[in-house]
Amino acid sequence: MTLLQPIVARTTLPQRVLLLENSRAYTQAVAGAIEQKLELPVMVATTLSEARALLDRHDDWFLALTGLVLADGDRDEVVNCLLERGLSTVVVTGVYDEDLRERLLRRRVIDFVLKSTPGSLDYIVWLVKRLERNRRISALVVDDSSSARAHTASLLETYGYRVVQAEDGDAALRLLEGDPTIRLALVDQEMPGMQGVELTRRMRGVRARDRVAVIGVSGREDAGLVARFLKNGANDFLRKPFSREEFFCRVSQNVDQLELIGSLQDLATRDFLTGLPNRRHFLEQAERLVPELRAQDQPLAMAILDIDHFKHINDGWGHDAGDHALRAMAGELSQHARPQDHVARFGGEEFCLLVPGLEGDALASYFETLRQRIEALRVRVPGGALRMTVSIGVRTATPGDDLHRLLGDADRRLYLAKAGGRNRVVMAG
Ligand SMILES: Nc1nc2c(ncn2[C@@H]2O[C@H](COP(=O)(O)OP(=O)(O)OP(=O)(O)O)[C@@H](O)[C@H]2O)c(=O)[nH]1
Repeated sequence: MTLLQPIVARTTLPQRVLLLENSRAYTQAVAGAIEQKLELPVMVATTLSEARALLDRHDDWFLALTGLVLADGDRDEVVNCLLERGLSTVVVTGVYDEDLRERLLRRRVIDFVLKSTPGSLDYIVWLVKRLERNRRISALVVDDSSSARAHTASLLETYGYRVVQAEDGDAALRLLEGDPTIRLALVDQEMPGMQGVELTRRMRGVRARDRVAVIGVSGREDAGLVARFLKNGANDFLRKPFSREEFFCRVSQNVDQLELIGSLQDLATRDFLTGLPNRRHFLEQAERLVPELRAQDQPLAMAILDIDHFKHINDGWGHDAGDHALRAMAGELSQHARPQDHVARFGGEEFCLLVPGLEGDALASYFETLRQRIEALRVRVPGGALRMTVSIGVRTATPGDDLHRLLGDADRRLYLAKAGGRNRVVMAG
């Protein structure tokens, strides 16, 4: 089924956050904010021995947030305990000490956050969210120097990104073409053959600015270079040498922006209740796809599906249960649809399906199976399990058909299915 690719998709990566801190008021504020805003499970320890016991008991840790003042361990013991277990660690402390901060950052502590800074709680929530999401993002590092590549890759890995590396422009383009999870690229300018600016320009032919953030990198004192990178499609520029913190801020800002654009695109193209593409998006896609598929001489079917007596479901079970039913219907449709099919919520209790490549008995069986799946569905709602049926009108495309005609005829057949007693598929008439 074709859906817009979400920037982040939840997978079964470890989710548990350890909060190691002796102040109860502070732990409550931080744990509450992370659990509410990010829906991540937080476990609190107020001493190092409690923390050790928790770490031994569970093996699905994603991150540790730790203070430095604990009753049973000094600063180094606390940090060592977490880093030795390979835990991604953020220090959150009231202790302002620049030497300590630099020493900890050199030891792969992800960040050093001062509790007393205004907005520090918001920053922590943002940081945890960023680190959680980074794990689903691939970053491409392009540099002909293997040591420079390894350095950038290790910085990115510290912040949770998956990293892929390329030693020249051609390899980078091949990787970008083959891997849709690449959302970030760090491109060095000084490379033999294709230089960074040229590579950036060619990368834009593969993936647009709102899909991959390209950051140009160079140590050259060339006043025009930044502008050349930006004019050729880079989102940003980093001058070498950069500090680890500057690197993280730049990279995060660019990935944040990409996600923001993704959310706005989602708002415009997805149905809020079910997450399916909305009517407008479906029609835009179909306007393009119908002539394309017809030109390839592929069989094509347009179907409109409408839940039967949906008003009774709302009246009998309540509007929230009706919403559950709509989501369940969307889930069933999504599972039934093949990768090449296009599903949308058309509005209310009406859905739409564009199915290429099937005809005759195979097509009839496709829709009949779908009808049966919906009929067999039990939607668990407060007070029991509700059931529903669906009527489906299908129109197969013939030469000369346009989208308007396909939709009009599918809708007319849907009406025939309703008039004929509902819970049926009508493919003719
Ligand atoms: N819960 C819920 N109900 C909705 C939503 N959108 C539309 N509806 C309801 O869907 C119902 C559609 O009712 P009708 O168009 O009369 O059709 P029906 O009851 O499904 O009957 P037939 O289509 O003739 O089988 C109305 O009661 C709407 O209020 C929604 O997002 N959530």
